[in-house]
Amino acid sequence: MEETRTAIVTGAGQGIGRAIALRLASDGFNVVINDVNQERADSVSQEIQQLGKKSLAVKADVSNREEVFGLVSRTHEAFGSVDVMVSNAGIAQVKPLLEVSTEELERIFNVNVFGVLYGIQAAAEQMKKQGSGKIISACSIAGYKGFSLLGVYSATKFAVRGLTQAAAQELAPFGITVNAYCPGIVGTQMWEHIDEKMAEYMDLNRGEAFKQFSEGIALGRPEEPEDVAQFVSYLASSDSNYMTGQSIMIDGGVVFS
Ligand SMILES: NC(=O)C1=CN([C@@H]2O[C@H](COP(=O)(O)OP(=O)(O)OC[C@H]3O[C@@H](n4cnc5c(N)ncnc54)[C@H](O)[C@@H]3O)[C@@H](O)[C@H]2O)C=CC1
Ligand SMILES: CC(=O)C(C)=O
Repeated sequence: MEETRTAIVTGAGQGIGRAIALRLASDGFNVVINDVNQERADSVSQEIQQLGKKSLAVKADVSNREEVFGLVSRTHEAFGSVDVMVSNAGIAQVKPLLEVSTEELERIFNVNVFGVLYGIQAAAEQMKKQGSGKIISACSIAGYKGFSLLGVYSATKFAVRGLTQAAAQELAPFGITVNAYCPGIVGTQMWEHIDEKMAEYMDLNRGEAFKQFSEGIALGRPEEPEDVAQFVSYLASSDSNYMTGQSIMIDGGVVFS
C-alpha cells in the first residue's frame, strides 16, 4: 500500500493557509498546521482530525530559521516524511514608500522573504534525503506588479518569485520541484487590514478600497481562499510534476503576466 504523504502549511491558522490545509487533508495528506498563533493552529488541526485525517499543530515563527528547521524535524518525527512544504505565512504592510522605517522593512522582509527562504532550506534538507518533494510558496499579483501603498509588500513578493526560480534550478537534481501561487484579492483578515489602512491614507470609508480593487477582477467577484486552495492542491499533486520555477497567477483575472 502507498504511504500517506505529509504536507506542512505555514500560516495555516486562518485565511488562505487554513483553506489549503483543509484541501490537502481532503486530498489525503497528513497535514501539519503551522502558525505563530498556537490557538489558531490547534483549532485548524482539530478541524482536520474531526474529518478523520491525521494532523499536528506546530507553533513556529517562520522568520526564525531555527524554528522553521524545528517545524520540519517535528513533522518528520511524527509522520516519517515531508512531501510538500507550503510556505504560506505572510504579512501585509500599507504605507507610502517615503514613510517606511527600517524596522518596518526588516519585519516584513523577515516574514515574507526570509520565512520563504527558510522554508526552502529546511524542507530541501529533508527532501534531498528522500529524493523527492514539492516546495510551494505564497507569492501574489503584487509579485508581478508594484501597487501603490503596497510597495514594500510588493517588493517581498517579487523576491519570492526570484527565490522560486533559483531554488527550482538548484533543487531539480534532487527530485524537488519549487513553485509559487499568486492570489489576487482574497477576502481574508489580511485584506481587512489593508482596507482599514488604505481607508486612512486615501480618505475612504471602510470597505471602499476592497470594493475598488475587486472591481478590477475580470471574473467579477472577489477571490475565496478555496479558489487558491484548489490550485495549490494541483501544485501538491503528481499532476504538476513537470512544472518547476513558476509563480502562477490564480487571481480571477487582475494582472495578466
Ligand atoms: N489575502 C490576499 O488577498 C492575498 C494574500 N496573499 C498571500 O497569501 C498568504 C496568506 O494570506 P492571508 O490568508 O490573506 O493572510 P492572513 O493574515 O489572513 O493569515 C495569515 C496567517 O499567517 C500567520 N502568520 C503571520 N506571520 C507569521 C509568522 N511569522 N510565522 C507563522 N505564521 C505567521 C498569521 O497568524 C495568520 O494566521 C500571505 O503570504 C499573503 O501575502 C497573496 C495575495 C493576495
Ligand atoms: C494582499 C495582496 O497580495 C494583494 C495584492 O491584495
